[in-house]
Amino acid sequence: MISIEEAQRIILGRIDPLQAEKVTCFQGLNRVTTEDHIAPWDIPPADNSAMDGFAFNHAGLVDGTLRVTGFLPAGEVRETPVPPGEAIKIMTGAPLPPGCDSVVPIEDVEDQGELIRLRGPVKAGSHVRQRGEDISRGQVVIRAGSLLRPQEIGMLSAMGNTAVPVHRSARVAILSTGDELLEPGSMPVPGKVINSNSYSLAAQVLDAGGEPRLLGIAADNLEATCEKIQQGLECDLLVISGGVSVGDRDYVKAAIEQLGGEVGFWKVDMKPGKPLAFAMLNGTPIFALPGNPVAAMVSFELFVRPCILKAMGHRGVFRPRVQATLQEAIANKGGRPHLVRGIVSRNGERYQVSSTGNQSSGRLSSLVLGNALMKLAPETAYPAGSEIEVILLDRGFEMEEMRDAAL
Ligand SMILES: Nc1nc2c(c(=O)[nH]1)N[C@H]1C(S)=C(S)[C@@H](COP(=O)(O)OP(=O)(O)OC[C@H]3O[C@@H](n4cnc5c(N)ncnc54)[C@H](O)[C@@H]3O)O[C@H]1N2
Ligand code: MOO
Repeated sequence: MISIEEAQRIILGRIDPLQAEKVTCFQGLNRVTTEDHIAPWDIPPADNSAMDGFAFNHAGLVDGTLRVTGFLPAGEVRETPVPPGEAIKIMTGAPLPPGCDSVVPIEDVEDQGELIRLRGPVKAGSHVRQRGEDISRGQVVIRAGSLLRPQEIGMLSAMGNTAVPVHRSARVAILSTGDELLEPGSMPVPGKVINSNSYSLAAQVLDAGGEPRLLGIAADNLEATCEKIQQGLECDLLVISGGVSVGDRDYVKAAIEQLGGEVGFWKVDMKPGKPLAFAMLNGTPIFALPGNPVAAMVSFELFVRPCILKAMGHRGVFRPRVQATLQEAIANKGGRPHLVRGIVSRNGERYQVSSTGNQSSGRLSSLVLGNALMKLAPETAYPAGSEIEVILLDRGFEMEEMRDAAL
């Protein structure tokens, strides 16, 4: 059986970044750009006023008074020079006219109609934003491989772009298997189980930035499983849940092999999620995840999510890990590394973690309660107070809550 890290290495080695597509800048949010973006012009394009005030020539100041001879709003340009000793009223963002090098804000002058007096000393160059001080023409402002956040979208727009090349988003087919499954909306029936995996996995795909395509449920027989798998090959990745163990009706591995797929491995040294097959079929990576709802989600987290991120051009593909202080004694009596669902919170500058209780891999509530995975080494006891490494599944617990009782 191979380790989690070895399985991740093998799988990621089979994933290539998807080709580029052009999307509107706005739709580029949270995607990775495939090109360097070079500034086509200086921003700002000219020296301009940072304040609503008066623009003047500093060297021409005599006794702190200036004669106001014009008005310049943002959006207009004045070409005629302003002579020394004179000022023009200027609005924030308007380009400085020739002859001016400094601005004094409105509130820092005594207004005497046509004549104004500075209330105090003003340094040469005050309140002027220099041409190109944000970015200068020819500069590489956003590098290929960068994640586009709202600030990058704003910068691309400021550089005149309406569209941006990004890695195409990964289309991920999702297939559940099992005669026991009913779709949500059905009432519970003896012997049947509601298909939750298709939806938890589809949500995990969306959360990773991919596009899920639901293939529904394959009945427990070879033909139905083969047929659904073939439909899934139209996508970039195929994720299957259930039917991957050693049961009499577990057909997933056999179906992949019948279709000519090459099964890379079939078991990973971990709990939950030991029965997990990774295969390549006609160039499409297939993940056959175990059916137990927690095992399916945890294996997606560890193996599928990093692949979606790599395919979409991300370099950071793994969740952050932090050290946390264990709040209770906990032991892994088994022989496989155990990924225990944990609840992480902040205690001042430190993280603390406790388990979500019963860790049965059918108990989806163990993930609903938690926000982290702690990886416990086989046959190891951890006393309360131990420092332990945890994988953070979300950082919502670090958000500041509203404290005002009226809100
Ligand atoms: N003799 C052995 N039996 C089992 C082993 C083993 O090594 N030897 N491994 C166990 C482990 S661990 C797991 S996990 C499961 C995985 O089995 P399968 O992948 O074949 O999954 P199923 O048998 O189809 O289902 C397991 C369980 O999960 C429920 N399930 C399945 N699909 C869904 C779905 N879409 N939504 C909600 N719940 C689902 C299913 O009803 C079963 O209860 O095998 C163990 N057995
Ligand atoms: O994958 Mo199974 O759910 O390890 O227990």
